[in-house]
Amino acid sequence: MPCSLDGNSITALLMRLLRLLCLRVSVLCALQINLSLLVIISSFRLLYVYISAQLVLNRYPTLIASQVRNPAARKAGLEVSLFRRLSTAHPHAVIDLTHQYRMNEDIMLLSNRLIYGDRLKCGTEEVARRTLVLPDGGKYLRMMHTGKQTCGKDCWMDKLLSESCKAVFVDTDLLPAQDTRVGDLVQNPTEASLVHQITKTLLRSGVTESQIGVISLYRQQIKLLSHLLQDHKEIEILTADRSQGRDKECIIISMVRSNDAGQLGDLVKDWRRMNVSFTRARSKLIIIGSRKTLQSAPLLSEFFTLMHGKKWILPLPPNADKMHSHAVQPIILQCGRIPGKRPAMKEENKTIGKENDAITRPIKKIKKARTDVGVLRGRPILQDIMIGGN
Ligand SMILES: Nc1ncnc2c1ncn2[C@@H]1O[C@H](COP(=O)(O)OP(=O)(O)OP(=O)(O)O)[C@@H](O)[C@H]1O
Repeated sequence: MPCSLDGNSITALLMRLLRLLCLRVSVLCALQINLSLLVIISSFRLLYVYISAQLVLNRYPTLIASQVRNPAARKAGLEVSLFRRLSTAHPHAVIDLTHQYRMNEDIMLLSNRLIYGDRLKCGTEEVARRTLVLPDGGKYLRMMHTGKQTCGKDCWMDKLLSESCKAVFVDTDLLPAQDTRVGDLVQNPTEASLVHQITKTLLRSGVTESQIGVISLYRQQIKLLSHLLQDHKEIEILTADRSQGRDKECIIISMVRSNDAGQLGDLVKDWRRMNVSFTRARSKLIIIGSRKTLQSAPLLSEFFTLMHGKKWILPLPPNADKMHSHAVQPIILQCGRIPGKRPAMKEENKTIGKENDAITRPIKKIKKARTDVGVLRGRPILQDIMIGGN
């Protein structure tokens, strides 16, 4: 992300000298423990911290600010960081670092247009072209659709997981996907189920758990998602605040808010949180939500104009959540294994199968003959014949 610091070269030189001095004195200290030296070191370090603090105060004016919970402190203006105040008062002393090495150019475009005024650039061509390639080459997707007529020719899951789809809004407006309440908390079970199905399909296509991150602004939705994905401990399921500083190859965001009254709440309107959520993915960003409900927020209305212009909105058909529900069922291997990382045996597989496996078949229970009773008792050869015959 662009970050800013004072470019004054004299001060920078002074800092460098101080740092060197601190290092020298630290080495001396390691050799010869001396109380007076320690005092000198502490003084230098304090001076260094003091000068640094004046130069690099808050590198992230466009990310989530520290929360000031005390209402009086908030009212007194403590929520506005010192950096924000200084950079507003002295714009000439601020330099933007514009190169980023995380997002491909499609994902970067979102925050670039919405927040950074097109100043961001991809650090390298490789970063710009980054894409999520399914390790099995789409084999699982093809197999998943064999004999299934429900999706039709243009299956939404195929489109979503294609390499060219790098930033996408998955629109649930045609589905019964309303948000619901648990006490004061908001959740969206249909969105959670869609996230579950997409995640499973990614995993069965060979994407690893550690490459996937799921974000929601709502704690109750995080709880729901954590329950559905409980067998995949390496998938990080995070609030926007917790996702700050993290990145993943593929990020799935569940926006949750979907209702006829157009109620949004404050979280969705918080552009810093939205910016953080939109900038966590390296190769693929999937945002799931209700366009009708969300587009009333000013930042998101711009977002939808951009996504629409780019043809990056994927409207789900009315029964989309039922089309791939089999993707979340356990399956077992009968024929060849699909290439890609083989996940560890998980709770859901204990009964019958393994991830990445092909065709479901009933499990035949093997009955073990009792060889320790009746005429078989004490006749090992007869016992062997009986066991072999099972
Ligand atoms: N010079 C570089 N070359 C290659 N990759 C880089 C370089 N600098 C940073 N990255 C990668 O870019 C990503 C973002 O870097 P970093 O975490 O430093 O950014 P940030 O500004 O702290 O981001 P944020 O605060 O938004 O999480 C990381 O995945 C990091 O590995």
